[in-house]
Amino acid sequence: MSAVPKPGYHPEEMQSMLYLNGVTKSFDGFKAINNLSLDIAPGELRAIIGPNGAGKSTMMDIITGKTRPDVGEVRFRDSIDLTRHDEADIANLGIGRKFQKPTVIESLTVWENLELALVGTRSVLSALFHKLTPAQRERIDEVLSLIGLASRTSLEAGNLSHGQKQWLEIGMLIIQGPELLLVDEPAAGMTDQETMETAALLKEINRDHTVVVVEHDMDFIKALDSKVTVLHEGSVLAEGRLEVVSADPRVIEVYLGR
Ligand SMILES: Nc1ncnc2c1ncn2[C@@H]1O[C@H](COP(=O)(O)OP(=O)(O)OP(=O)(O)O)[C@@H](O)[C@H]1O
Repeated sequence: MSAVPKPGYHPEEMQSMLYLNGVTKSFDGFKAINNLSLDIAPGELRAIIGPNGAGKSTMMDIITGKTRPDVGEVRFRDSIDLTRHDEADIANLGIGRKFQKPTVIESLTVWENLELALVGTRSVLSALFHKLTPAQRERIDEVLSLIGLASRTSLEAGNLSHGQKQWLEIGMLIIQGPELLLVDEPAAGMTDQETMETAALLKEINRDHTVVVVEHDMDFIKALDSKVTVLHEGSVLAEGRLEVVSADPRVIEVYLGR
């Protein structure tokens, strides 16, 4: 298939939601990403694991335009060359990134945080005085129910548990309608129960979004029940079902056996 969309192009013909080919990024001569190739299909849920320093965050930074690769292709929806776009453009193109630390506004309620994310303005005041349409209210209600916070709408976000803050932030990304959601270590600091609920939430979100999640927690990865990519020294060391990669002696040596 041609990389350039043809007239009458249909999304169901899309081959890759995200495609990295031969990507390298050095910092002071050290290759944090080394000839990395990755292909995420539309609708896929992919887990990325790997030891500290494997290049997971740098890879996410490259996809979202925070870091420019030295060489290599980074494509979204087959034809969009992400290396030619900045961070704001890439967010607008439909790639949402959830950072490890929640950045919800603690003094606003759960509802107000979602409202702010939906209306998408940088001014909190103008967002909060914006009159929502019935469709927008319905959308907020849908997301509240998805993230399990429907009974917490009027609670200030600062009073939520750590896990609930993470879910609210995921909701704030989802409400903006990204096609691809990148999630960085969502289970860090969560209780076992919250970790399992987060895996279930991402699986639910995956029903209509492509999701790439970086995580160290192996119970969480197991619960995702998805294809796993193991990164090591900036490249793919192994890829496949968790049962297969976790039996790979190279993966055991660099990661699981530690
Ligand atoms: N801006 C930078 N300047 C110099 N070195 C960097 C920079 N960013 C990352 N590195 C180095 O690149 C390597 C990969 O780092 P990266 O943070 O991408 O790994 P990671 O897999 O996300 O690790 P972790 O699991 O600890 O978050 C590390 O050795 C890191 O020190």
